[in-house]
Amino acid sequence: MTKQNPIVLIGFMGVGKTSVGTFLAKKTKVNFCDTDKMITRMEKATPGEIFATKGEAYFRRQETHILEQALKHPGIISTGGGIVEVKRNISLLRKSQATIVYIYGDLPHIMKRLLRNQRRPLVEKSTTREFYQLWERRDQMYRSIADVVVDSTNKRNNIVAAEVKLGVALLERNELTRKEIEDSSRIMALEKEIEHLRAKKLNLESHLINQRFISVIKRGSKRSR
Ligand SMILES: Nc1ncnc2c1ncn2[C@@H]1O[C@H](COP(=O)(O)OP(=O)(O)OP(=O)(O)O)[C@@H](O)[C@H]1O
Ligand SMILES: O=C(O)C1=C[C@@H](O)[C@@H](O)[C@H](O)C1
Ligand SMILES: [Mg+2]
Repeated sequence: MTKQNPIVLIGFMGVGKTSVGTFLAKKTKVNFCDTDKMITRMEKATPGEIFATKGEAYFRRQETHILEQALKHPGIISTGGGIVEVKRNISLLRKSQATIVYIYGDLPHIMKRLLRNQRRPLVEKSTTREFYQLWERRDQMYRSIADVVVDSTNKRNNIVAAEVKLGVALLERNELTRKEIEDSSRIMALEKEIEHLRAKKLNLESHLINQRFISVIKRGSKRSR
């Protein structure tokens, strides 16, 4: 990981950009900037509150300004999920020397995290269908500007952070292509999925065995009465 060029984390809201960025910056001892947190500090209000009081357009202007400043310094930059909604942000990112990492997450996993944890403006005002369409549209946009794609599905933040770091290094050294890095990350996500499914299967089987066992004991005890 070159310390001179920033790494920019992009991806859908709730996928873990802030968590992964914080973790990786600490681990690699580089500067960390989170566009949502910077706006929150400047405005003394959360993105949700700014959306409600000053509107989305105002929020997006602040976001562009912060991105522009952040790209001038080395370190890790976590962006808001809507960073790709503004053309100027896309051209800033494309023109910059930064390595852009798309942290991919599939929608069911993202929804689980969002519903468990936080209130975000675009979640509250959308239907499930609209939310899915937003995710699908943005997925294409994130991919169109990403240098590296990491699949975060079913993975802990330390693993995602390690994959970000490795992916950037492998790309810089021309050891793997973007496609190969993405496929390797996807394979690891699928392996995790298989592990989860195996655990679920074992659980169901032991439940079934227990149930059978209990009913056999019950039958046995009735007969012996
Ligand atoms: N790998 C993970 N597994 C499970 N939960 C996670 C993981 N990473 C983050 N979370 C949880 O999901 C929520 C969203 O994470 P985070 O705020 O880092 O997302 P984000 O991508 O920065 O979202 P936004 O685009 O809205 O800023 C948090 O509450 C966090 O604790
Ligand atoms: O997906 C989005 O458009 C947003 C994501 C958050 O990170 C915040 O930047 C804000 O809530 C908007
Ligand atoms: Mg964030």
